[in-house]
Amino acid sequence: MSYLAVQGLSIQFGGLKAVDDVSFEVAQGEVFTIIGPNGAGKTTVFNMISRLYTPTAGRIVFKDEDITRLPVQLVAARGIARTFQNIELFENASTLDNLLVGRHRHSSTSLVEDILFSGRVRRQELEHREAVERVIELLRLQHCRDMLISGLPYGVRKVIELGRALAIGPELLLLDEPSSGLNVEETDDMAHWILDIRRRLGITVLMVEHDMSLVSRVSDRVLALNYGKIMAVGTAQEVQTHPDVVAAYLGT
Ligand SMILES: Nc1ncnc2c1ncn2[C@@H]1O[C@H](COP(=O)(O)OP(=O)(O)OP(=O)(O)O)[C@@H](O)[C@H]1O
Repeated sequence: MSYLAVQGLSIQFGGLKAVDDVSFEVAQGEVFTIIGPNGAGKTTVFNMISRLYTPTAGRIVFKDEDITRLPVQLVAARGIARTFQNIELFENASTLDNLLVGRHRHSSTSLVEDILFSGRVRRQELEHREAVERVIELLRLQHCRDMLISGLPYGVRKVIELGRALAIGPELLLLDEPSSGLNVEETDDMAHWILDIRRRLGITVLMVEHDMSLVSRVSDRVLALNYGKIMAVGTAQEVQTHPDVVAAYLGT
């Protein structure tokens, strides 16, 4: 049984085949990275796995369940969380509140239950708080726990965005360009967090990334896309030196 299997995945926007017959498998515990030039279809693959887009053809199977058409609100309940290329945090709320929002979105109690069974709700609230405090400790965010996002540097916000995805307790984490907008030192820290998350929490990571130093440092395997099609799959070294990949990046 494969952990995550993407089979013949395709999506078309008007006349454009943004992703064209893409198949790959990700093993449990692996850091698997998708690279490729701008417009290659990387984020679109993510958007299909996280169910923001429905494929035109193909299947996505996660732990033996076909999730190709799973309603988007059930994705987190299956243990899949994602971050976005552009940070999507609430600017005028604290770090703590942003992480709690990540949890509440996936809360299992309804409004009626909230009113009728306040004990259960209180227990769940406690669980949310404990989970969020664990993430704050793991990512060493204590210094900005109660600070508003709007006053925090970009590099810290990127780590909080990662924390918000972790707060829901995922087993598969989709990271869309975790290093975008970060300087060399912050990118180095991000590599550390990704490896730490995998090592300490056993989370499987599927990542889209441009920075090849980060890709080489954290990835077990790399897949290169171009014009929606797979060019190469292998180690970072193998893929980076593949003639089709070299040609695509040089624009030849
Ligand atoms: N909702 C959409 N409607 C129309 N076209 C889209 C849509 N989403 C993506 N595309 C197109 O699909 C192609 C692939 O886009 P995608 O964002 O997946 O590329 P990418 O590899 O992630 O690029 P980048 O590295 O620049 O983020 C592009 O040509 C893009 O314009």
